Amino acid sequence: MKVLADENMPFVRELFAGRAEVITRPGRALQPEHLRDIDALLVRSITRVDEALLSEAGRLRFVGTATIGCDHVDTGLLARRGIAFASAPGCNKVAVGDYVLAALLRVAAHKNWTLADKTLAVIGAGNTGSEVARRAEGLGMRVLRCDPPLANAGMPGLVGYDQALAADIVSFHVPITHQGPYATHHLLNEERIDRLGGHQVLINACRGDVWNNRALLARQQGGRPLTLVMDVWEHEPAVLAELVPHVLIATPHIAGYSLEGKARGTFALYRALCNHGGQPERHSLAALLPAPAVRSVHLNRAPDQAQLERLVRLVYDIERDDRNFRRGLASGEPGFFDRLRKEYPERRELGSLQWCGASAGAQALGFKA
Ligand SMILES: NC(=O)c1ccc[n+]([C@@H]2O[C@H](COP(=O)([O-])OP(=O)(O)OC[C@H]3O[C@@H](n4cnc5c(N)ncnc54)[C@H](O)[C@@H]3O)[C@@H](O)[C@H]2O)c1
Ligand SMILES: O=C(O)[C@H](O)[C@H](O)COP(=O)(O)O
Repeated sequence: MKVLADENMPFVRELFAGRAEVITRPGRALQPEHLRDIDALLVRSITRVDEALLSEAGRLRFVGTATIGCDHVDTGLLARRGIAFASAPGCNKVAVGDYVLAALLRVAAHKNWTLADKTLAVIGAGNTGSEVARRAEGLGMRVLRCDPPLANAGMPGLVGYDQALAADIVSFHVPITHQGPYATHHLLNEERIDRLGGHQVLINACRGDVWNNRALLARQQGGRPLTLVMDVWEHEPAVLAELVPHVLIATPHIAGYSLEGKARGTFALYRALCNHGGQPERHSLAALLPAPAVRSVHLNRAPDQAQLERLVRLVYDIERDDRNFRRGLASGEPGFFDRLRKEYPERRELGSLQWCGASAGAQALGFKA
């Protein structure tokens, strides 16, 4: 079996060794002729899997994406051509939770806020939204969940979009969809942006096109700018450069980029391909991961908000990602966005750090107790 995988897919060679010949290529540069003799294609979100890419893929029987979002894959086309498909639901939800927790603590320091006094709304209460809600509740925040598709399916306790948009902090966790009653393209449009108060904080760690970036820029250039955290951008990898100076934390679509999250993504595809071929699994996810640099800390008392920010930074420094992003943009290097993602340094999840001693509340915040 011949497997073609995105070059940015850790552990793919280790997992498939002895079972398949693995070829890796840059995901944005895949061409139809690269798929001529390929049996299984493993991609990330930057590869559009469509009619054009598959035009010469006569042998292809399996496509997998090591991501949560599937908007880059024409799944209808795969079904019509009898090509099996797998994604990796939830693989990097913990990493997104870590990212938003780090962002919340940074925002709080910047605005001199006590987070426990604030309300956070998640738009989209699925895997990543629920992880973020859990962390915010761990911080003592009041949390609102807005998810009309789940509300329609009968889930209790959800709020409407208008109520959610009135929260102090609004964090978006929806898939990008263009049609239907719950379409999310420009869910945050000019009209909604205009209605927001100047004290509010918006976080986007889902898909760039969910926010109208030009309308946001107009708002930021007016009298009452919002506090923005942006991991994803409309028209990625192109970024509306004028918007960046008006964004408190700006990163290149790396919210989900923990080593554990990427490993879970690759492993989900390994498992799906084993299943597809009726073969037993020979590897375990835990065995793939190296020991973290810092395994435990001893706490004599529960950390306050500032101490918690330091503990988070010990594992994940969101300001480093923000600095690298601004440097890359300022350098004028055309491919800086993809380069930062490709060369992203090893980042462990907060759960790799155990709190010993005063460990109450550690788990709700994502750490190990
Ligand atoms: N920045 C990153 O690195 C990163 C990482 C992981 C996922 N993502 C993106 O985040 C998205 C969400 O991930 P997930 O794992 O939480 O997905 P999920 O499918 O578990 O949850 C998405 C939720 O959004 C809800 N939803 C759909 N339309 C809605 C609307 N109009 N208003 C409110 N809610 C709506 C759905 O009902 C669902 O519960 C993914 O599709 C992916 O695009 C980004
Ligand atoms: O949808 C996802 O899982 C995330 O957006 C993921 O982190 C995207 O990363 P990429 O596939 O672009 O490397």
